Amino acid sequence: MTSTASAGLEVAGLDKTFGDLAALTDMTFDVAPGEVFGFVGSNGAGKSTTMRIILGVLAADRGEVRFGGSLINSDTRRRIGYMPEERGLYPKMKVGPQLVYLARLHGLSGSEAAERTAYWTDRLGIASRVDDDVAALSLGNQQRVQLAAALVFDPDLLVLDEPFSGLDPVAVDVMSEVIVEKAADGVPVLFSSHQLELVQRLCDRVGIIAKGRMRALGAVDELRSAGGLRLRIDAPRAPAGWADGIAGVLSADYADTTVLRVDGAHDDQAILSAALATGPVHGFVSETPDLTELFREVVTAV
Ligand SMILES: Nc1ncnc2c1ncn2[C@@H]1O[C@H](COP(=O)(O)OP(=O)(O)OP(=O)(O)O)[C@@H](O)[C@H]1O
Repeated sequence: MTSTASAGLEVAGLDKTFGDLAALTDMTFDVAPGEVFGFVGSNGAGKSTTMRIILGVLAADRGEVRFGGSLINSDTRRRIGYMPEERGLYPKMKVGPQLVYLARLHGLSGSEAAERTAYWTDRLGIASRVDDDVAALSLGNQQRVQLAAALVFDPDLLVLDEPFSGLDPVAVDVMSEVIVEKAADGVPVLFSSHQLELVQRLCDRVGIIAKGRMRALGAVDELRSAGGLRLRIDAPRAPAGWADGIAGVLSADYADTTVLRVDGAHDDQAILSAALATGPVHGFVSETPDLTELFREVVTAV
């Protein structure tokens, strides 16, 4: 089944308060068809609240959610594959019948539901468990069933709340593969995660949220370059302050190795010469901050 969405997911200006707590303020982003969007933020930042509003589990105080160019409604929501953070399976129901039931609830015929259940349980490595109650499975395998439940009706949009938490490395690989594959089919994929190296690897764009607001949004590489270039220099005999005043050096951290924040016009050879003038240089590496460092900067700045 192919996606019918002509435009992706648009989240515009969501506000949500719980009593005195502003859980979301003007939350705005979009996820294009075929795009993988990573939603990252500290505990309590507002990721699950945003996802619940997209799914209609919670109502926003202000703002709107569109999918395929129209305001999202109960029909379009039926086409969303959702993996809720609190998970949502029937523990006392067997894996296979449960998946068939959920697929039928999302509009598949009996034979389609059986066929898609067979496909996804096989693909996710739980085919031998279809006759077991969900509650009898390990937490990681329950999570695979939860992913199967989100995928079994060939959704037009995927919203996955911390899909990687608690998975073993093999299951992480399968989950990653599935996310990339669904996006390649044109499905917009929104997922939240605290595993930033996975987010960096899988996502076309990321949104970093803190205290209910979007604080940084863009392609990982763009955000990394905007985070500034740095030079890490291992010059053990260099005294503190050796790079102060060199053109293009914005700031310096003189610890065991020297880390210089530099601008785009810096002359790395001039900096290297200055380092060599202090004694031997064992390392001279240009770096951009990774997503984990960016995340720390964004979150500690609020
Ligand atoms: N039903 C609710 N009633 C009251 N407060 C709530 C409710 N749901 C969420 N909150 C609060 O709203 C804030 C945002 O929570 P949310 O679960 O969206 O964060 P999150 O980014 O998903 O965090 P985590 O990474 O820990 O899952 C938190 O302070 C949370 O305590």
